[in-house]
Amino acid sequence: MESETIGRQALERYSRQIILPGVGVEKQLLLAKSSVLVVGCGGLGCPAALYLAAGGVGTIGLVDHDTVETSNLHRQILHKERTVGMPKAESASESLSALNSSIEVKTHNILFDSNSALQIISDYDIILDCTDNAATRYLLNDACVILKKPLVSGSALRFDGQLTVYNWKNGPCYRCLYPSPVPATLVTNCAEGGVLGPIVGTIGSLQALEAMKIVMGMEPAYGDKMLLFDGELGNFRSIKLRPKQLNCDVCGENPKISELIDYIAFCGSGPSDKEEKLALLPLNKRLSSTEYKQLLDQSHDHLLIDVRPENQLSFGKLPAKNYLNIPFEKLEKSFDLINEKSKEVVLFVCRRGNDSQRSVAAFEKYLATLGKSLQVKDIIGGMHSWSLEVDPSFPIY
Ligand SMILES: Nc1ncnc2c1ncn2[C@@H]1O[C@H](COP(=O)(O)OP(=O)(O)OP(=O)(O)O)[C@@H](O)[C@H]1O
Ligand SMILES: [Zn+2]
Repeated sequence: MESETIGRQALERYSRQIILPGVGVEKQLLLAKSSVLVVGCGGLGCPAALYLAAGGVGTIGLVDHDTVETSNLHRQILHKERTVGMPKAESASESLSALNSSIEVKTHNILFDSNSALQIISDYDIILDCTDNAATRYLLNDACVILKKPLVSGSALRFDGQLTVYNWKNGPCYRCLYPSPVPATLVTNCAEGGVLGPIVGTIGSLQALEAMKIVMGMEPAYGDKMLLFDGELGNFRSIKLRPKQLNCDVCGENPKISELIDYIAFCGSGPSDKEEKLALLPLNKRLSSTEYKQLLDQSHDHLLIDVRPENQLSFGKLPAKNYLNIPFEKLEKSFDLINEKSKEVVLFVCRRGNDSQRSVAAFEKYLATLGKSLQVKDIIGGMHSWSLEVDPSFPIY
């Protein structure tokens, strides 16, 4: 009898999916025997792993090298206030086991890199890319091509999301579509651009759906298509992907890549570079946040220009007497105004110290066209280092 193979408790537990036409006990058993690896326990990985666990995927692997932060909680729904500071893979594992104690959850609390990738992936049937950086995306792609595993890839930013299943049957891989990486400076991540929880929730859930269909012997919907989800307009569009490229470096006819390479060098940035740190200005054009605090304490006369977007001012402003907020995008148009209001010393600050350096360089160019010279500097590390080094009551964001 079918019920003997799965057990009464499991029959009850999964009854609502077992009664679906085309599922039945047989497919539930396939789920129980399957193993799915979720790389990245963040915005996408949390909802994806949650549905895989709830649906009875027998073995779920969780990879993440990071720890839970308070700013993760609005979207990374496996983590809790109590687990802030805990490794994400462990925090996620705790939640999954509390939801479904009958499955096995394996945690890989490590950086997924060229040394560890093949060994980890080889234990799993299907891989979910729930990461947020180019180096890991190329690494995962190449490892999945080498080991012939389907890669369910998701991404999300602001109000938008994307989803594709790479390396499915004879379909394209990630490299077929993107042979070379976009320069790191042109890539925006959630920490810079922001994202809403339900956006990653939608894409992560669809990643779980594609994985479960593959396990159950059904065709994934996005093996030869890419889903483009616009959460602001509520549109789901899909585009047909160009086929596998015969000249692809990894899955083509004469692949150049047959073993994993140095993906950080290939992409020009790594998984831990949350934000690129510019070193545009020499140190004599820069002030540390503690040096700036001293200027404030001495009531030094200067003009401070905060180039963050206006909606970030609610996180706190520096208490300068002469203060202007001019968002970086509007800076060039405001040079005349800054010149009018300028003091002998003009200082720029931003969130983390990149746009402030670009501002100094641009404003100095403008001053040169006027034949004018002022002392123009920026604050190293911006509001972030002010929070860390001077005033811990400022939120770090
Ligand atoms: N090579 C890697 N090895 C292990 N974990 C990785 C790797 N690359 C990315 N990740 C993990 O993937 C997850 C991506 O999720 P997400 O972007 O939502 O989180 P985040 O980095 O915490 O976000 P934020 O940008 O808001 O700080 C992160 O938890 C990150 O640590
Ligand atoms: Zn390819």
